[in-house]
Amino acid sequence: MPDDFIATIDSDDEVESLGEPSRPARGSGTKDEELDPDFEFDSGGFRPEGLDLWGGDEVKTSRGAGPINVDDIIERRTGRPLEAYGDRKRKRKAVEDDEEEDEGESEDDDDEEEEVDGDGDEDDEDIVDSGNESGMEIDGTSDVEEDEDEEEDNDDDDDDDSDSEDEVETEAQIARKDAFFSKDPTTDPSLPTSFTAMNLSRPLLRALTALQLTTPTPIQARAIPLALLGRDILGSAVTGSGKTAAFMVPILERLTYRDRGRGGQACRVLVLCPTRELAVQCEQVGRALAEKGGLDVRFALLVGGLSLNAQAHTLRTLPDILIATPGRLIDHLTNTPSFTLSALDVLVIDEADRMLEAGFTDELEEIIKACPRSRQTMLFSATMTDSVDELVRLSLDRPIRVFVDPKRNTASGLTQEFVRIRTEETRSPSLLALCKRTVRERCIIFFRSKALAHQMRVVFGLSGLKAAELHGNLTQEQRLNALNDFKASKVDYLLATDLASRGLDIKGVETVINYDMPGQLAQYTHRVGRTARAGRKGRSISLVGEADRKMLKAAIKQSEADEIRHRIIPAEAVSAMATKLDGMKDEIEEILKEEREEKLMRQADMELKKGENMVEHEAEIFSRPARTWFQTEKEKQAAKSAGKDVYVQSFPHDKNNKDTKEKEKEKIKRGKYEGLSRKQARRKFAMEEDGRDAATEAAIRAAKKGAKPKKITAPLTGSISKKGKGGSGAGAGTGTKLVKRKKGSAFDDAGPKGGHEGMRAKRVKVGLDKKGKGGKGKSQGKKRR
Ligand SMILES: Nc1ncnc2c1ncn2[C@@H]1O[C@H](COP(=O)(O)OP(=O)(O)OP(=O)(O)O)[C@@H](O)[C@H]1O
Repeated sequence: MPDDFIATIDSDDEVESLGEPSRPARGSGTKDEELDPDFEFDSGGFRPEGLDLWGGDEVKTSRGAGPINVDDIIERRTGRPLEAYGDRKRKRKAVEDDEEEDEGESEDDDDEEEEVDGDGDEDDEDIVDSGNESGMEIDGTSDVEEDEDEEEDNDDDDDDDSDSEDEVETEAQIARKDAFFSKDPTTDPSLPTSFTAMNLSRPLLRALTALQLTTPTPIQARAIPLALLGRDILGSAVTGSGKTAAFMVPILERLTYRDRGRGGQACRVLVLCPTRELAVQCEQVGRALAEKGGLDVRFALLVGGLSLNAQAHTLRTLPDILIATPGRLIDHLTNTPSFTLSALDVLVIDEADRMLEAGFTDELEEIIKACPRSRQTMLFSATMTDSVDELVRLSLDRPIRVFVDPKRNTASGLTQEFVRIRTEETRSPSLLALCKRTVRERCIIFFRSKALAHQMRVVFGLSGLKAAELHGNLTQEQRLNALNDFKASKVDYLLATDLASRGLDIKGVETVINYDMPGQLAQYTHRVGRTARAGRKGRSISLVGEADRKMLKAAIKQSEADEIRHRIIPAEAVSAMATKLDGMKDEIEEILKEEREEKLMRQADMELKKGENMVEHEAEIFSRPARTWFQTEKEKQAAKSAGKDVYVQSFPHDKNNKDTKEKEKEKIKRGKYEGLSRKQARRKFAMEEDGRDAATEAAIRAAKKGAKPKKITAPLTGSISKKGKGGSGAGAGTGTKLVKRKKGSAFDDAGPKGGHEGMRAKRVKVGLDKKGKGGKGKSQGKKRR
């Protein structure tokens, strides 16, 4: 039995920090197949520090040599091309057909296929699939079964670490929530059963039909009417249930009636997403609806990887909808002189629970500060929190919880299978056995780290399995290629970190495998939610080791018993695979070494090219203003490691999981910026570190002020600005969200108390009603209960 060499990658200290690592100095974004084929990623002139030896952003793309493809190295060394399962099948069929015609023997070809596929014993029937009505039972008699009993008996007192999801709310918490949230008026049975019943405009109805979205999903039926009324919403429904359209449709509908006159043009909507891929996907949905409906709505995608200059240029044209990841958005807020969010009417935070986690906290705070208080805010996630403590930072105004079937956490078409991993050494052979024998295509496999995903890619390649990897250590081009190849079935497996766990809507994913269980139930829910989407069927298979027992229990607890299966991979298949893997060890080392060397060479080439560019374009490069960031480098690192810690904590057995004391030690002091407000600190930092003088600062401020669009919000009479910054609209909110009212937005349909549920949203002319003067517009400011 070999060591679990997958687990021996000690150098893997780069546990994937979830979500968007976008910082001004990083490059890239992505798109998928259906997107604009001209979409081009660009480093934006910045490169990260440090050298990544096997997939870092250093190996840049469009201008230099393409990224290194480890499959090429494998093919060169093995002398055998890697082919996707579908291609292999097609070829085999063609050969068989030929042979049938020739009435020849087929043995040779079968042998060939067996050789490519490994053992030649692949046979689905060998897999024992023990559906177990009573729930999860691993190997019939195991501890897990006992745990189940414990749970049923409520005798689980060793579980001091029970998930917060299971915590019983205190009366005080319930009372706080009652005070914070508005009652959901859509719980009555009169929900719209069609988009037409929502009184959407004809172009939008046309668009929905063209995209074959004929009947609203439950979250759409409940959220769209409320969103049209301008209410703040906290939306939650299972993965793949159409949450994107639930916010995109009302946004587009409301934009249809905006003012297009002079001063009416402004960035009115911001959709924040935690990852670039998700932002791109979200933009696609919006664009598709707008295009099919012939709507005159302009989008801007603000993610790392797109040229900063191109984005800045687009921003100057005041696009209606911004779809952004936090890092790149803040970069523009800080460095693009004329860009502000002061005219924002709607803020959507997709995967909002993720965005409220450590790692995004400072960025989110910075963005919220830049948005007017009078905006409408909508938060969506399949695992949405309604913890007031977390939400209070977002300055919501009597939000309505729209939680569809809160008891159901996973899609109804999902079957969840669990494989018991008795010793860690059998984990990778089990995965390989599973993929060689049963799961042959359309499968996403999640790993806890980038290095694991990469090393397994080499293992898969050597085993004749065609895989792509998707994680944050890749260039954007590699990320993009991976997604596209997987979508096009050019590869059978997508080996991913949690970067891909949220939101990605890839059609036809049949299986999700968890190589290891994530430590947070929400992560598990999102991972397995990449399959069984939009009413389709799908299967997840999780490899469960001893350390994953708690998560196993939580996953079972949140699921219906008939969705749970226990899968047994025959021991002989696992041990055959283990022997095989043992034999591959040296080859794996060699391949990784070759890859490292090739990268170093390309790195050297790039440095050379960079030097030449510096000489050639010195004047231009030095004439550009230095970009600034709202945090100091230390603060940035602290935020990054906080985000990472959230993730690493997920893996109790992970050696990267530092204990609290150590983490305390690592806390960064803010030093010379201590005591300053964030704004002051940011300015000081910008001026000190980037050599901006006071005149430049003043020019930027003046430019921003001058470029501010005319206000589209109307102050509510009697509204009190607790923060004392009233007047500008942006700051005129209330510090105490529960009692005081925000100013209304002309974007909202007013109507007494924001209208009634089921009531048609009145059409609003955005921008006509300025400074509360009413005028022709129907808009009378956003009134709230
Ligand atoms: N009304 C509808 N009818 C049929 N299909 C729909 C409808 N609305 C959305 N879909 C489809 O459902 C799929 C999933 O939608 P979407 O990605 O918005 O889900 P989600 O709820 O945001 O998932 P996740 O929680 O994973 O982010 C998409 O392919 C979308 O086209």
